[in-house]
Amino acid sequence: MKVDGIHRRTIWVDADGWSVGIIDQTALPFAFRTRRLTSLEEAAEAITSMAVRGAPLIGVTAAYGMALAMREDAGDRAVDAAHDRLLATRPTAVNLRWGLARLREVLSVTPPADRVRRAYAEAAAIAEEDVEVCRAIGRQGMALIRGLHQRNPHRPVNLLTHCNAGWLATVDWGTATAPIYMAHDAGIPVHVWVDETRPRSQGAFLTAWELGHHGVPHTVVADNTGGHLMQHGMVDLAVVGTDRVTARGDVANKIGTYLKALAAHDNGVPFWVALPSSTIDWLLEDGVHGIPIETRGDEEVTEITGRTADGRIERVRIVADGSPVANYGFDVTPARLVSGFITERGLCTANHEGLAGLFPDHAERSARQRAANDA
Ligand SMILES: CSC[C@@H](O)[C@@H](O)C(=O)COP(=O)(O)O
Repeated sequence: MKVDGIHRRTIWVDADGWSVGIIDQTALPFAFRTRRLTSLEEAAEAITSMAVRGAPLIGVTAAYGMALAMREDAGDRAVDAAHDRLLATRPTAVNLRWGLARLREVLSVTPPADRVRRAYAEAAAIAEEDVEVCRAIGRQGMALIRGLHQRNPHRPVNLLTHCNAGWLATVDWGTATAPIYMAHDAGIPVHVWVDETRPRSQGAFLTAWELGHHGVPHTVVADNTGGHLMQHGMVDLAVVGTDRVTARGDVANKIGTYLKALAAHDNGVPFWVALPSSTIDWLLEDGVHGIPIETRGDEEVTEITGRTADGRIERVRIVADGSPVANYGFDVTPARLVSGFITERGLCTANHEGLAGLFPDHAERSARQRAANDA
């Protein structure tokens, strides 16, 4: 997508041909900064510190992290060590495991002397695929928005989204935002309610920044506003991204998503989840009990970053001194609350039949793997 007229992706190989460029998302929306990753450790740190974040982008960054690791040491043990180091960076987004498994598989059949070249090629392929997959999600999801517009052509389609499942969370386009960008570009009037998404404010900081740069009408709301908006007919469609979808359709996403799904269910508002197939964990059924939920540092809850009137970026405490806090990064929305999935291969119901119908190849492979694991 464009930033100040320049087409940008969230990750790229620099002009030197090997170092990896990223947008430092911890600086947004107050500054647009890029960073250069030159080692396995820097790639791992970028994921942990959330300089890069969002399930698909985490997977791509980890793939490039493997390539950087191969420059340091391309031996068999180094492949496993780099894989394990990167896998430990964040627990919930399954795209991380997916991207790393893909790199490890390719490297295991590549002689050490050729591993650097092969790792960069595979990471680049994953990045390109991500762009195409998100573009396809956009086309599929735009049909939903168009349908809503045709039903009520005299006002904008009101959408609600949580966290940032935008182009910053992928390589380009985003998942939940791709249909929104495409609908907007096609002249369908849309308006997006953007949940601020505390504690890290990905909605207020990132989604609002993205939508603003693309000229998409939007309004930032405090996290607990969605129920009220839905009760009053002010949301036509809730659409979110996800960090992991189980084989039966349970959805892990940023903390607070479950409450939005409950409110949508109670008010008959369609609640759709946009995802690339790399986000499906075919080995897991029960997401509520099976998906590891990341917990993060207290300071994300006790403090917030902002810009002062005279332009200084400051971090201030917003919680009473001494109060204990808890910081769960994600929650799981049971499949029964999800109206459907928007994937690169089409729309489907949020259950095993829906997913396996669109991705029979993946479903069969994982059934075989599960049987082997059980044996
Ligand atoms: C296309 S991104 C989908 C999800 O990864 C997104 O909604 C989300 O929860 C991101 O969490 P984050 O903690 O910012 O990495």
